[in-house]
Amino acid sequence: MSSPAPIEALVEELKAAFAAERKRGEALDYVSQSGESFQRLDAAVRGAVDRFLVAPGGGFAAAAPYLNFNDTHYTRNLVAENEDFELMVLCWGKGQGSRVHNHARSHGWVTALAGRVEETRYNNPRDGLHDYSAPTSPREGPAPPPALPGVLAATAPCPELQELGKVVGGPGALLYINDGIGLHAVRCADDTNLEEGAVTLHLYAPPVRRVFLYEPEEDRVVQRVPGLYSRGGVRCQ
Ligand SMILES: N[C@@H](CS(=O)O)C(=O)O
Repeated sequence: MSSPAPIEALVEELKAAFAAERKRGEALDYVSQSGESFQRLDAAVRGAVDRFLVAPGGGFAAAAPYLNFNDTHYTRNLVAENEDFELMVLCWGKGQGSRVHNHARSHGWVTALAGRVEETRYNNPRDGLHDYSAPTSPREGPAPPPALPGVLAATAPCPELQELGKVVGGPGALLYINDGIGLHAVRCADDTNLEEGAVTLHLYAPPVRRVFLYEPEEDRVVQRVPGLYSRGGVRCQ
């Protein structure tokens, strides 16, 4: 019997790691999961990603079906999902980046597959506010939302954000974030060494269904359902 493709092997390893924690009765999100359970899961994720990166045909080579660059924005390309996690490949053109955002109750692991990306972290004004309808301040009120797919609502003002730090990384550097750690924005690094820009692999657990996008320049915060550019290698309509 032939062995599974590296990306399939990665998905199977992840499924097993999450199933093992579920079997122990653990809630699999950063808010409810015990510290011990998270440490086991984090080690399992890091091990599985490391094996994927060095496997013959793994890493960037395995991302070929999910490589979609767009002229105006970065793209989100779903590899696999279930109720515990979603795994996706993001393609960042030069100069492209995400807005400052949160990750709801999810754990977020990010590693570069090719090129280099820059991550900037900020404080989370909603730290501890897991209720999406809870205001961050008495001044908060509805604001006109932007006309973009998936937008649910917007509020103003945009809370003041403090930059906590910046890192730049290439293949092999694995980042982890959750809403307790802070918000972040990611962009293709100016010194990237991939002609097209950069390609990253993201694991969110559980899948992120709703995010806050912080827009200081518009003085608003937008709530949005994250969209997909492709799913299983097939372009979404
Ligand atoms: N969380 C972002 C990518 S990044 O900026 O980490 C997304 O999934 O679109």
